[in-house]
Parts: sequence; structure tokens; C-alpha cells
Amino acid sequence: MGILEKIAEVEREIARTQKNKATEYHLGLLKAKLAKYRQQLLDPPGGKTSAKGEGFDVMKSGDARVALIGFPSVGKSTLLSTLTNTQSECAAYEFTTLTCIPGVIEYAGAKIQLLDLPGIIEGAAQGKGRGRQVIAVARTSDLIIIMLDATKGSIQKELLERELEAVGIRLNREKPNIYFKPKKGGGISFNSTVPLTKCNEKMVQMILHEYKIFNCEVLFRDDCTSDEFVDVILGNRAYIPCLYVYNKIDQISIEEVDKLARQPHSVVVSCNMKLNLDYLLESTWEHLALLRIYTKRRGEKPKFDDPLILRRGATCEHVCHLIHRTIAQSFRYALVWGRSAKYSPQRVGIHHRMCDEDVIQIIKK
Ligand SMILES: Nc1nc2c(ncn2[C@@H]2O[C@H](COP(=O)(O)OP(=O)(O)OP(=O)(O)O)[C@@H](O)[C@H]2O)c(=O)[nH]1
Ligand SMILES: [K+]
Ligand SMILES: [Mg+2]
Repeated sequence: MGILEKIAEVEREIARTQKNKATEYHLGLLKAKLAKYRQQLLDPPGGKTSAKGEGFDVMKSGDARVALIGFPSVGKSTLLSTLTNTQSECAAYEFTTLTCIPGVIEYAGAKIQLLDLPGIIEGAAQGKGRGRQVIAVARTSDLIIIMLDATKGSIQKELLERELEAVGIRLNREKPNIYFKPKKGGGISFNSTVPLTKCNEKMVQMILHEYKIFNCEVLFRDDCTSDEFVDVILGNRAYIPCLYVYNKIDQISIEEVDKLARQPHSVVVSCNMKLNLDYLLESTWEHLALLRIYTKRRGEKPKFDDPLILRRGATCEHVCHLIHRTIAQSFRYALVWGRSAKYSPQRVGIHHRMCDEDVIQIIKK
């Protein structure tokens, strides 16, 4: 029997047991058992845990995935239970949530998968608690919501950023614009298209030496730092947008709320009092940067109530693939109305980049 099943069984037995003088001892024992299992789940014996972990292998579904990351008891489960039809257990004690609980937000015609996760603590990157599993889920997400307790200042934010940074997650940052190509021979060729103020050729040579790379091509297309160059060499970095959500603003002064709300990528809410949740949804949508594309058939109105949902940067080709696997092969041209079009409509090729709320009619061969 897995540890989650054991926990569920004990919880069921506690629920079944009537509370009175005679059962006091029995209940106490059950609760102790529960605490032990929870502890085992958080800190497995031997300190080794697989990256995935029991209860974390939730299927991706919908148009985008958002992960809720935060310290214990900041209100992650309260948020999931408020915004979606899924109920995730909420309670005043820490580590109430032990696995990954998915819910669905429907917004602007898109289905967004929201994942409630166990609280993480300092040292999560080294495998403390269920940190490693939580971080593995965060890596697979299109947006990370870092949920913070508004009453606790900025300390939680800094610690969490450090934990995510330590495992190669880069929040709200673009992939560094550096071309890097390892080669079989020919030494190191270094070039840049802009003046470099934060890094130089010598530094690059030293870094490459450290990584035992002796043959490669490097081209800085931006004024990047040496850290960014290392990120490019390692290659396994995840560049993920992030929204900081300060919860429990019902507990702080209006001046403090105002200060938090003015920080970049930040939203202030109260899940319990349902304050500002509409704006949270709006900001989530903006940070996901999804595109709504309305298809239309010749002589008919666009399907405004049933958009295709695509990622920023999507082209006509992506639209084709979303409609049907084979359409791209028979694509002749498309007519596009909207912000990506110069005229209404513009006749475009398959590599045309789409904008949010464009209308498209595909003409086949
Ligand atoms: N004052 C206040 N309390 C809140 C708010 N939202 C949630 N809480 C309380 O915070 C406590 C923790 O809520 P949870 O949703 O269980 O927190 P969590 O982040 O999921 O916690 P773990 O699963 O243990 O990591 C509960 O007692 C909630 O009632 C809020 O907006 N204001
Ligand atoms: K809790
Ligand atoms: Mg929870």
C-alpha cells in the first residue's frame, strides 16, 4: 500500500470514529499515525525521492498550465477551491496539501489548468519536504504563480526565487540571445554583434574551459552577462513567466496593500474575502500571453464563441495543425483580419504570425 493510501485510510478511520471519552486514546493514536505518514511523505527515509513522486503525475490538459507555488498555509488551496470547481482541502495547519491537485479555470474561451501543490520551504531545491516534486511540476508549467502571505513582507518572495533559481528556472526573463554551437574541431570562435559591458571574450574562454569545451562557436547578439552565458551552455534552463500573488490583504493596512500592488508582476488579493480575484484572472491571462484565433468559413461569420487558443508567436501553420493534422499540407493561402493584418483582409502565407483575436479563413489547394 502506498503512503497516500495509508493516509487516506487513517483519515477515513478518524472520520468514522465518534469523538468521546472512550475513543480518546484510539483517536490520539490515529492522529499520531497520520502525522508520521505525513512526515514520511515529506521527508522519506534515506532522503531519496524520485523526481516525480506519488500523486504528482497529473496529466496536462486544457490550453495552458499554471502552477501554484508558495510556503505552507499562504492560501494556495483556498485559491484553487475559489477559482475552480475542484475542492482542495484548506486548513490552518501547514502541509495540508500533500499532492498535486488539478482544477480548471475557464477564461476568455480558454481552459486553463490550475495546479494546487504542497507548500515548499527553504531548501526545497535540495529535496527538502516535497520540494523537488513541486519544482518538477513548476517546470512543466506555462506560468508560475508564486503565492505570498501579505502579512509576511518580502522574505518569502526572496527565498522562493532563490529556490527556483537554484534548479534552473528563470522567472520573467527572456532566453539570452546568444548563439552557441559545440563543434568537433577548430577551437573557439567568439563574436558579438553589440558592445559587451557585462561579459567579454576572456570571461567566455574561462567559462568554456571550466566546462571542458574547447571547440565551439559563440555569438553574443545581446549585452548578456556571464551567468546568462552559463545558462546557454547548460541548456536545461526553463524560462517561465511568473506572477506574484499577495494573499490575505484583509490582514494589512491599505498603505501596505498599495505598496505591494505597485511592484512589477504583482497582484494583491484576499481569497477568503474574494477581493480582487477578477484582476488576478485578468493578470494570469496577460502573463500567459495566449492568442485567441477565430476561424471562419467562406460566406459565414467567424466563430467568435469558439476560439482556437495558441501561444504567442504562433503562425498560420500552428493554426492549421490545431484544426487538423493534414490541413498544413493542402494550405494555399489564408485571409486574415485583425491586428496582424495590414489590410482587411490580408492574404498571407503559412509563416504569417498571428495576433490575439485575429480572424482567419484558410484557402486550400
Ligand atoms: N485572513 C485570511 N486568511 C486566509 C485567506 N485565504 C486563506 N486563508 C487561510 O489561510 C489558511 C491556509 O489556507 P490553505 O488554503 O490551506 O493554504 P495552503 O497554501 O494551501 O497550505 P498548504 O497546503 O498547507 O501548503 C486557512 O486557514 C485559510 O482559511 C485570506 O484571504 N485571508
Ligand atoms: K494549510
Ligand atoms: Mg494547500
